[in-house]
Amino acid sequence: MAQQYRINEMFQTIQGEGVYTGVPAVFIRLQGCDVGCPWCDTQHTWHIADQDKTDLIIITDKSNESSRWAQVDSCGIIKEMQRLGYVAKHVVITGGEPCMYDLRELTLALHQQGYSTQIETSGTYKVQVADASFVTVSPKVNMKGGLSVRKDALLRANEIKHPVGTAKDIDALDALIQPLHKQLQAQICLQPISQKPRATQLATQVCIERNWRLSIQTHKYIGID
Ligand SMILES: C[S@@+](CC[C@H](N)C(=O)[O-])C[C@H]1O[C@@H](n2cnc3c(N)ncnc32)[C@H](O)[C@@H]1O
Ligand SMILES: Nc1nc2[nH]cc(C(=O)O)c2c(=O)[nH]1
Ligand code: SF4
Ligand SMILES: [Mg+2]
Repeated sequence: MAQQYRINEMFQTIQGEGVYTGVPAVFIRLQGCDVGCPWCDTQHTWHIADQDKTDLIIITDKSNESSRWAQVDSCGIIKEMQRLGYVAKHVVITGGEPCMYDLRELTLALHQQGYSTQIETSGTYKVQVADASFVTVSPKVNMKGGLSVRKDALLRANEIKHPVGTAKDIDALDALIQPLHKQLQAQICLQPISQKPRATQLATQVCIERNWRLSIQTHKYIGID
């Protein structure tokens, strides 16, 4: 049987974060996450409840956030993207935690159709994607779910987009990357948590000092999804 994916949302927008900021993209948001970040902005994707299962057309029609999801394979996803007439050629697979799923079938099928793909992951699960996928790891340290960031995920990352609230978050990032610094290929970005002014100020200052990139959630400033 083809690999099945639980889809919480699918929509066309502008990538608001990281090195692809400004690029038009189709977002595929998968259901399920047990990492438990207290400040997570997509908590409606955490739980997978049978009673929330619905049809894909209901999911792609919905305009409000909900915990509903539809189970689809990669062919069904691509057919729905074509039916909706999406024009973006970049596809961002996020969640929830998308690496709870084996994403190889989906990413390879999208590449075959001429799309580029990007994965947004916490780095707490094995990253199973096509070689050509761009992987954004946003490390989650000491969260409620008790999961650890995997070394193999950090080494696969093309971008490490670290959430920053206070100076402790910079220390946690240093502890993660310093042992790997010779092997890492990723661009490091700092992303202020929840647009907090102090977090934004800290992230900006550290990016200047360290020659890192600042990632602000631009979609939230302009009021788009
Ligand atoms: C909602 S998560 C989903 C993908 C994956 N679970 C992860 O954490 O990377 C997508 C991105 O949003 C970031 N994020 C979530 N809530 C945020 C918040 N309140 N402020 C800033 N970034 C946030 C995450 O760190 C991650 O980079
Ligand atoms: N516009 C926009 N850009 C994003 N980049 C990462 C997002 C995510 O939730 O993974 C996101 C999102 O939700 N919206
Ligand atoms: S890992 Fe991602 S989806 Fe899961 S709780 Fe943290 S920010 Fe939210
Ligand atoms: Mg988001």
